[in-house]
Amino acid sequence: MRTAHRVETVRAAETRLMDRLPDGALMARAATGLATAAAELLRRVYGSRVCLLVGSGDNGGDTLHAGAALARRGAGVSAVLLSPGRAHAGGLAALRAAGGLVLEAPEAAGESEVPGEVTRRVREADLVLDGIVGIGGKGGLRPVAARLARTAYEGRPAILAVDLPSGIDADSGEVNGDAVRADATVTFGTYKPGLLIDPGREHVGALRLVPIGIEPGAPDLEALQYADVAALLPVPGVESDKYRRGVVGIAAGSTRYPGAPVLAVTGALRGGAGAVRYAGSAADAVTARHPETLVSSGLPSEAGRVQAWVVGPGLGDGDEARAALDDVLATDVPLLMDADALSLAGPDRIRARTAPTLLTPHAGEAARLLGADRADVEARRLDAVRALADRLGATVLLKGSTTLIADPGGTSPVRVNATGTSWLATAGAGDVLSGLAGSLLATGLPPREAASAAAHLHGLAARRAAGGGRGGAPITAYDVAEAIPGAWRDVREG
Ligand SMILES: NC(=O)C1=CN([C@@H]2O[C@H](COP(=O)(O)OP(=O)(O)OC[C@H]3O[C@@H](n4cnc5c(N)ncnc54)[C@H](O)[C@@H]3O)[C@@H](O)[C@H]2O)[C@@H](O)CC1
Ligand SMILES: Nc1ncnc2c1ncn2[C@@H]1O[C@H](COP(=O)(O)OP(=O)(O)O)[C@@H](O)[C@H]1O
Ligand SMILES: [K+]
Repeated sequence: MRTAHRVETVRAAETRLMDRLPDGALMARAATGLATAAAELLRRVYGSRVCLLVGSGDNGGDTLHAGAALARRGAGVSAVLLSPGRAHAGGLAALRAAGGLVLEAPEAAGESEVPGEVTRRVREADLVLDGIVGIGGKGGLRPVAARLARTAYEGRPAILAVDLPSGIDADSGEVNGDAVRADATVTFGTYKPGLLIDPGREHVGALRLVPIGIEPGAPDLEALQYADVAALLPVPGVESDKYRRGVVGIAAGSTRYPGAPVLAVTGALRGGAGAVRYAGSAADAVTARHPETLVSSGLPSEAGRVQAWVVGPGLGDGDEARAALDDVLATDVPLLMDADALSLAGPDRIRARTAPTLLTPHAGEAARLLGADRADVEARRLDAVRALADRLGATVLLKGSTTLIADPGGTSPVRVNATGTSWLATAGAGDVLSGLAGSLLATGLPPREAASAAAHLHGLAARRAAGGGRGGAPITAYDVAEAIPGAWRDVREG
């Protein structure tokens, strides 16, 4: 499990530890880890050119100490002080003692006064260390810092962010104005939520944790790794039969959207349930693709027993849609609500449910349920997913470039999905996810676990389908569904 903690929690843990350690010990640990990561990025330290962007706080202190260590190993290190009078004194002395060069580009002087020598040092560096702000940062980069970050980004240097890319909000991943775009980030003690959630996450690059000994306790955010997901995935026992494995029902589709239920069924068939029932008007399309589906065209409750229902994909908003929705809302089995079902049901009827309920909105659907703007939801996903879960009294999986899962009540950490690819932003991918998550619900997993395992497999399947590291190729939602068994095997086999 990868865990992240909010700034307040990190600071409290640091204070507890610092009380037991000599002054400067934590910063020394942080700087050592940072210098090691910088050396790996540089490959050859001796003779390399390193430029430090240094703000007024301890983040700048870490950076100056790491710069001093690199200078001692033969790098040519220059530090650009953005608040010259307030730079970390110990770090500055260490850098000077190691032969580093100190330059100034005061924020107060403004963008037009940045000395040419500073711009040249940034542009010509092999590596720029972003020590502008860390967890003490508020808001986006100020103009001088923004300009230097841009110079580095547009030039040749690799950019290594110290603790977090300056300008992103550590607690939420919100980016309010300009922020550093790093090739790599070295974070200290624990992950910060903003490193794992977009839009902040996009700025992070390769992420590495340097332990410094803090014990921050229960996390605010967590990301399941292979082993965590493997422990959740149901495996049929020797005595299993299709009913004991769980049966999932899909109430979806309309004459206008006959394809969505096919995709939901495709995901469901690969999600661990022993059988999939389909209730709705697209029975022919479903059996044409999946003859193994048990189909019916009446109301869901007349289709036979299931251990979980999925309602919504392609349901539309006609009378049949409303009747199907009313019918499944009246059942007491676990229910996954997606797409049209979310807007048709509305907040009050969702809140009124007492059986386990999982909602899978994308940002637009979440915004409608919250009465907010889509852009606000995307800028502050963590707040949005928590607020939705609390207000609707249901587990919420918020889709998008970062997928988050929250239970109501705020007692358990929000989950962030660690897999995926932007190729997944393709029509119908959400339908596959709802079938997959519904199937896992039917096997008996609670909503939070079913949602987490489904999101993980779905993202992994998309990566397998799209192929290749940084590249990849366009995929269809159906490709994602077909890649689920391979993703499942990857997870189970570690
Ligand atoms: N506290 C500790 O025990 C440790 C802290 N460490 C480092 O210390 C950092 C936190 O240090 P600080 O609390 O000094 O805070 P920061 O260094 O993150 O920044 C604080 C300073 O930046 C200014 N500032 C805030 N927002 C700004 C903005 N948008 N543009 C420009 N300046 C801005 C503030 O006025 C303040 O003076 C961590 O991120 C980490 O790098 C590490 O050394 C490990 C141990
Ligand atoms: N930029 C992105 N990067 C990664 N995954 C994404 C991105 N955009 C969307 N996704 C994922 O793709 C899927 C799209 O689902 P959804 O929006 O419901 O589409 P549809 O309604 O067409 O099925 C979700 O799993 C979502 O998390
Ligand atoms: K930083």
